[in-house]
Amino acid sequence: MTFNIAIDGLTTTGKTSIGYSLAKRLNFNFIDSGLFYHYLAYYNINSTNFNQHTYNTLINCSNSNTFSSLDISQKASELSKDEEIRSLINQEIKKLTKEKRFVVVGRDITTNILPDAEFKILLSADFETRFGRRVMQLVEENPQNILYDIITHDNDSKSLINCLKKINFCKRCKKSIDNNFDSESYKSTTLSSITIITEESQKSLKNKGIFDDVIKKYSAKYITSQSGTVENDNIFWSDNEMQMDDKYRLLLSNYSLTCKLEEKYLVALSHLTLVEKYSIPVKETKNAIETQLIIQSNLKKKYKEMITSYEIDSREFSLIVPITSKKQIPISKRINPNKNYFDYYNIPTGKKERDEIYDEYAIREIKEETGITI
Ligand SMILES: Nc1ncnc2c1ncn2[C@@H]1O[C@H](COP(=O)(O)OP(=O)(O)OP(=O)(O)O)[C@@H](O)[C@H]1O
Ligand SMILES: Nc1ccn([C@@H]2O[C@H](COP(=O)(O)O)[C@@H](O)[C@H]2O)c(=O)n1
Repeated sequence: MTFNIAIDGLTTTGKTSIGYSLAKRLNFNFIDSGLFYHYLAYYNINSTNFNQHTYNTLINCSNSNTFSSLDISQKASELSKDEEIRSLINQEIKKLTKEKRFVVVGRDITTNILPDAEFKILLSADFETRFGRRVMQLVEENPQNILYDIITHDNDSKSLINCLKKINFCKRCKKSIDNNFDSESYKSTTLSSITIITEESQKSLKNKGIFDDVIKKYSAKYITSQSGTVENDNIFWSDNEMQMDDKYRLLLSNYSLTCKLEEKYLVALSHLTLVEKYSIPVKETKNAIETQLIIQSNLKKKYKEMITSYEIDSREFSLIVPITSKKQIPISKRINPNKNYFDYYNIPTGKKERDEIYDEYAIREIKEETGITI
């Protein structure tokens, strides 16, 4: 049975994030219509041949990292003004969504592309929130260019804004959902969308049953999300899952990632000062970046400590058997109560310092552990 959910809203209101996670949870297909424009822009900018295979994989895809830089975004906006391209993409979306269940997001979806969608959501968020999100998302880009990009996109969406102003909004969209900064995360907005969709859909006999299993599955999670569970994206590992060398490599790569992120956030922070000149409120964005800076700096410190301790632990360890001219083997007693084998006797043992040659190492250990100078 066809059942489409159309999600509309200005740029950076969270259409893609919310739409994608909604589709995953409902087991619907997903289309980010903007991705088609980004994709065409990518091939246009890079002057490469159109790749039908990649084009086909845009369905059910939300990860547009390759196509998400600002120059691609600007080009996408330019291409979207070409009526022929728009018409081709819109026809494609209409055709695809005739058969299965889809969540489709993008400009004009609720009004022009899928006016008959069974369920419509309009997402909203204020300008500063949207600007802040984009700065965080494209942290290496200059916020002044981001500002320009958002204004261009909002300009593209004038017809949507006018259309929504003119008509009775509730007739067009079942609910308007505020996806502002103060909402916990887009995940909780997704879950509240599900609740609204399931409640509304159950009222209509036509759709009854479609969401039954979704309600069962997600109602418990919704409550968890509301009470403030935060998911952490940090990578952790356990000793038994990984060889020591892999662990060391991962530590080094995590450390260098945190250094790079810290640098990016610092640059973004200094760029924001320029944007403030336009009287754009950037306090929230600055706070968010400052929080990220603290997180990255703590992570950097943690990784550094772990690397140092790994390097100390993984130093070469040897037993040394010194034999005196009288054919005696000196032994020592372990006197540190906090170490293993306290009160036992042993021959000199220990870890080689990284810059020591073997002779120096043996001489040092024998001196430290038996008092004999060689
Ligand atoms: N409630 C939220 N809280 C924090 N960040 C959010 C929230 N919703 C979305 N975001 C973040 O905002 C950024 C933009 O979101 P997204 O790409 O989903 O918006 P969009 O409406 O699809 O934008 P566009 O129309 O330009 O494609 C992403 O980095 C996303 O993770
Ligand atoms: N249905 C759509 C979706 C997007 N556009 C325009 O394409 C550009 C890129 O889209 P994003 O919102 O994903 O960045 C942008 O200018 C959109 O307005 C469109 O015309 N129709």
